[in-house]
Amino acid sequence: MRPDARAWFSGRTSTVRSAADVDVGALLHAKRRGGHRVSVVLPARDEEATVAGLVSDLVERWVHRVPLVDEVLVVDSDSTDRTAERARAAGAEVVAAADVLAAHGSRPGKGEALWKSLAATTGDLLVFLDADLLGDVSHYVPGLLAPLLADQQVGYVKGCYTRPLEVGGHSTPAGGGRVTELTARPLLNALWPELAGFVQPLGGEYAGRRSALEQVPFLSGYGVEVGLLVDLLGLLGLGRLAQVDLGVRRHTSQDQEALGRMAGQVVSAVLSRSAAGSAGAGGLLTQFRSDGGGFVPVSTPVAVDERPPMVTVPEYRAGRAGVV
Ligand SMILES: O=c1ccn([C@@H]2O[C@H](COP(=O)(O)OP(=O)(O)O)[C@@H](O)[C@H]2O)c(=O)[nH]1
Ligand SMILES: O=C(O)[C@@H](COP(=O)(O)O)O[C@H]1O[C@H](CO)[C@@H](O)[C@H](O)[C@H]1O
Repeated sequence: MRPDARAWFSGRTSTVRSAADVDVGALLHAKRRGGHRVSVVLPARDEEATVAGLVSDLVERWVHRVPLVDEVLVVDSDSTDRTAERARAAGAEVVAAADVLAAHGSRPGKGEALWKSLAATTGDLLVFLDADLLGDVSHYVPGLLAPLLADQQVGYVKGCYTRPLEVGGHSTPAGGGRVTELTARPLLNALWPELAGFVQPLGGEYAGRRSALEQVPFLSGYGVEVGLLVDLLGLLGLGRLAQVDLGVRRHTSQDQEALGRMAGQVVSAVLSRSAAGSAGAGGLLTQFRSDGGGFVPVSTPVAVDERPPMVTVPEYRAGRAGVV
């Protein structure tokens, strides 16, 4: 690791691996002293199996029992199951991504849901959690908020963790984060070595100041995390980024073909931010399925599609944004 990345890794990595590591009094004091309002956002597409447990635990612990969180929003990202119904019953506010800033249309993808969440929330501090997390993650929100509440200079915090791999009901203690290890990390180390200290650059759990998040574009699909990391590096500088070791992260994993498409979006995102640029890039990923009688090509668009910084949206600036 380069000296700047190593210094960052040593100086800007904190640890909150369980509720025992959370200093609730200090967090509440810092929140009150700073006059902060906290929004937690869960982007969710077809997460009926997990979203309600996550939301009910979050609401009970960090809204009702300890007033650390002011708003819990599930952004329903074109779900076809009972995600919205179950999230609402568990105590979350729920909006359909398509309903937010409807005049700007609706695009598929996780990043689209996250971009629209900026217009559907009111907190100056935002925390993002995937809606397919498994196990006890109740310390994630305070862990992610702590660096922001402790240091006004910190603008963005990524969670990091070990990542068991659970595919088809079989679990191994490591091996998760396949796109991270096989695509994102090698690319980031090659193109932005100052980011080499981030343990989980693609992790879906992170927090930031609205004043920063509203200044950068949001890639519409799975390129959103790598896009935010590179763009916020440019906006804030490495010294204003941080990470927190949250212990272990378990989630429902996708199959290799799906992760291949995710990797394609991550590569497109990286190319769009690198000097190589994406000019001439086909923007199409062709994978192959074997049907026993030969190979069947399956092509998927992975070209970059992004939304502009939210501050450029007139309805947002006028304060009229939200569900229309
Ligand atoms: O079009 C999409 C795709 C994903 N997601 C959500 O984004 C999070 C991460 O997505 P996924 O679980 O598919 O990625 P993985 O964790 O497998 O990398 C989950 O809460 C998904 O429900 C979303 O809101 N819209
Ligand atoms: O980190 C990764 O390699 C991928 C896939 O993780 P797994 O191999 O399914 O554990 O998961 C992340 O990547 C996505 C793209 O950035 C994020 O949107 C997900 O939240 C995150 O789980």
